[in-house]
Amino acid sequence: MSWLPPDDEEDVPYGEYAEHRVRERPNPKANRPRTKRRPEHADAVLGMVTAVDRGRYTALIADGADPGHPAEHEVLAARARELRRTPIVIGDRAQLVGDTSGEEGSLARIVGVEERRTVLRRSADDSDRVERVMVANADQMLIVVAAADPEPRVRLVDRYLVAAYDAGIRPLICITKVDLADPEPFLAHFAALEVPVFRSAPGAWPLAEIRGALAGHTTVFVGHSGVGKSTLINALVPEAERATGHVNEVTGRGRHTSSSSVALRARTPGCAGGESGWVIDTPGVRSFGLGHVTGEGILRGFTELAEIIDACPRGCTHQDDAPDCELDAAIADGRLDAAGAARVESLRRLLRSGARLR
Ligand SMILES: Nc1nc2c(ncn2[C@@H]2O[C@H](COP(=O)(O)OP(=O)(O)OP(=O)(O)O)[C@@H](O)[C@H]2O)c(=O)[nH]1
Ligand SMILES: [Zn+2]
Repeated sequence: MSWLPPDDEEDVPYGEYAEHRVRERPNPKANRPRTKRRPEHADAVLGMVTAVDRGRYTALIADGADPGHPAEHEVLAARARELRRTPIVIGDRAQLVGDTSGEEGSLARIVGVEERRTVLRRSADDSDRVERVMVANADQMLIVVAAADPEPRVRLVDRYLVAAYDAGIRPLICITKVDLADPEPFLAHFAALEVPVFRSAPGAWPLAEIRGALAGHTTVFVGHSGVGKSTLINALVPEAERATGHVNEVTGRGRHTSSSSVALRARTPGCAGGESGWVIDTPGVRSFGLGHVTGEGILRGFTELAEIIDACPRGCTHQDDAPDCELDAAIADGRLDAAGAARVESLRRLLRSGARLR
């Protein structure tokens, strides 16, 4: 998959692009039809936003599925004035113009953002309906939770699950520090959700399994402070150098410290070229309000119940106390087996945690 814009007039490899146009088309815009989609910036190139830091964006231009492609390079960019009200976040596909060479001291300009496949949002707190976009285009969420130190909390994981289902993002769980406590009683709460679970301990990192799950996806990592998220990311992406430990220090090792958001490429060793995935680490998701979440969003995570729910009375809340909820009928008449009933129980717990927010 290439991030280069579809070019209907020229068919040249990116490396020759600029030179080619200078040589043969001194004024290419003059006879280029203005498209509706990019009326003013038909020559913009696409880059994936991989870091955001005080009004400066790092974007990776060229083929993200093909690490090591000679045309791939990072550029630093500022946003165009007309976009000052448009949030631009990690994972966005940005349209870039100006100096996109990525050379020392160069600064490109973001003039637009491609339509997002998913958005992970947050509100400042649960009563706040004003939502902020935090991450764009993630298709998975890895919820990192410790078996102990800090003590795992069902409610916190439920909140992440609600956010993931609401955004149409597939959740995964990594439980760390299984050397300190048996994680199974805690994990039992989530068994019916059929969320893939990785168990992690020092010296027994499930790196191959996690990399396998990351390959081909963009995965946002979330977790309470101290659960070992940075430790895990450093193991998965050694060049990441995410700051670890309880101290909230500024390491001075550049922008890749715990205090900033980044997208990192997790490669699968032995898999030349192709199989890598994107890891998005953003401190802002450690705790986030869910004031914008709706019940319908949560139901998206339970597609196999959709047909049953279709037969519910109008306005059914699907909760335990909902009169004539078809889910109860389906459990009673055996359409849902024990596993199905457990799924309903999990759904209701998430709906309750969503409902508490409104
Ligand atoms: N016993 C044990 N300790 C771990 C494990 N994983 C991480 N730790 C330790 O837990 C502490 C916190 O780890 P971090 O990786 O900094 O945690 P974090 O989630 O990134 O925390 P913040 O940086 O505050 O967001 C460190 O002292 C790690 O060495 C584990 O599997 N077992
Ligand atoms: Zn119902």
